[in-house]
Amino acid sequence: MRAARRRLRRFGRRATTRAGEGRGGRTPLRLRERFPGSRAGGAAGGVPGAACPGHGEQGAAAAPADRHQPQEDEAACGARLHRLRRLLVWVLCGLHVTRRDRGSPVSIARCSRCCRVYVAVWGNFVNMRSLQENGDQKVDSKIEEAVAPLREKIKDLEKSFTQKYPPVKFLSEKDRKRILITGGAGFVGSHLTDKLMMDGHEVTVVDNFFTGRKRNVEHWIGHENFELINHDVVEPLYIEVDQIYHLASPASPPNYMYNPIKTLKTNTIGTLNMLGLAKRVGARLLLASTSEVYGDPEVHPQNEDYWGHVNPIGPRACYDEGKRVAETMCYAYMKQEGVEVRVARIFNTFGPRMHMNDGRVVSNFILQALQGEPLTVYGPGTQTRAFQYVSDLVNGLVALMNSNVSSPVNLGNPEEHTILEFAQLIKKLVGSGSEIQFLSEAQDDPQKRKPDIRKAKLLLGWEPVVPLEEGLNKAIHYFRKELEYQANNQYIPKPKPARMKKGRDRLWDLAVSHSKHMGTREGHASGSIRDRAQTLVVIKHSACFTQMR
Ligand SMILES: O=c1ccn([C@@H]2O[C@H](COP(=O)(O)OP(=O)(O)O[C@H]3OC[C@@H](O)[C@H](O)[C@H]3O)[C@@H](O)[C@H]2O)c(=O)[nH]1
Repeated sequence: MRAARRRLRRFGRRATTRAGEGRGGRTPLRLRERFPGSRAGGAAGGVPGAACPGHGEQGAAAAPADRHQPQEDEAACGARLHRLRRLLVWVLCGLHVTRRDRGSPVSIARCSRCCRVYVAVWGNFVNMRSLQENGDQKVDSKIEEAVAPLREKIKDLEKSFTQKYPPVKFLSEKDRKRILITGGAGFVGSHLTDKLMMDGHEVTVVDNFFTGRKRNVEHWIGHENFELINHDVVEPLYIEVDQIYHLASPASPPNYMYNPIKTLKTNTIGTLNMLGLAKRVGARLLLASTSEVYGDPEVHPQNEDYWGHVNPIGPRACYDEGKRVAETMCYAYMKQEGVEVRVARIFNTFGPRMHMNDGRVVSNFILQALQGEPLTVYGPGTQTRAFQYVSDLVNGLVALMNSNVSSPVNLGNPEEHTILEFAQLIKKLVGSGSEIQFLSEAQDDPQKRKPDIRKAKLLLGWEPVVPLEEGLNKAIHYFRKELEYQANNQYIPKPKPARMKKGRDRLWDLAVSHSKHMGTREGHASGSIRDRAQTLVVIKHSACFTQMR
């Protein structure tokens, strides 16, 4: 017993834990030395406290020495561990009873034999637990190692599935408009969609996908401000909108000549339907009219007061007269029904998203130059055009829609070139060695065209800003990519012929162009009457033809 006391005194002198220094209590330090991992002083009720083996030495050393300190550590350890330690101390107390000493936590702490037993039993238990925990940690880290790459893969997958949209402005309810764009999946319509979406408006695109493509607007699909409807404007449409950009109509000569009746229906019945919608919901309507209302002009450059020179029964009449009557309808609705209308007379426009089979001169020349084929100039190439880049047009359309100008406005780039000059420029920009091939002149082809844009400048503050070469380089880049894409799929389409040859019937030209469009050999459409009949059967059964009826 004396030896035990001596040992206790030595412990007291050596004890220098920070908790002990801070509080100056000696007994608790001694008890902690004797019961490794225990909290000095024990729990209320005379049971010495013990640090959870899982909490290790730090918990014990930093624990307050006051025996009446709340038992946060025990609580954290869990009731089971606490009971176990109490049981051990209780057993030791029972064993320790001597003649002078009744066996208490303090008395067993002073007894070297009890201390040895306590240390052996509790120490083994602590070791076992820490071994088990180390094992658990090792298994956990192994699992973590195996799972980490999977987690990365899931993140990547989530990223690829999460649709990233181009940045969109936030507009207040007051400024945000519900806008309908008919033909919004087409070449011009899709660029207009981009602008209005990015400006923060709610855009509904209506398209029958005759010349439009879902691909042109796919980057907006799923966006809360965007809606895509597969609908033909020849049928009525009932939606709620504030503004209507009415662009629906084939615009390239081979496309609008493909089915003149359908072109007429789209521009007449389609425009009537959209004006009816505008009247019903009180929306403002902008009609995408055309420089073709001037026909083969006798006034140069063409200003908005010029009435035009159109052959009403020629191959272009379905489009030219269709747009002229569409303008007439707009002003009838404005005067009779009070519908707010805007009319844009759009001159030749080019840029990315033109269809590979569009057939207009820009896409034809670029594709021919890129593929090393002859550039097909119709006639001597002295006819002139002025080409604007699509972003300039889109800015003009939006400016006109939001202006108070209800009379027609020309939108075009006044930089005029002959078609031959244009062919040479494209050859140079592409760096192509293609020849220039002169073919027979197209019927009723306008010989001169150049917009007078003084009205747009004055009333809209608009004028084109993209230089021709810069725009052409962008278009060349786009078509080069398209060719690469198609080459990877083993299919390179040939440009569609863009003219109506004199002396041939419409169905024959249709058959030739369609056989090319369907990727069949050119020879299939030429030669015998039997071949020709077969081609016409193919056309009749194609989805395209059905859609156009
Ligand atoms: O391969 C070709 C294609 C066209 N051309 C010529 O290039 C000129 C422009 O022809 P396009 O087919 O591009 O366009 P067009 O000017 O005839 O009609 C266009 O006018 C304005 C718009 O509203 C329409 O996009 C479209 O009708 C025409 O003189 C045409 O004969 C060629 O010399 N070779």
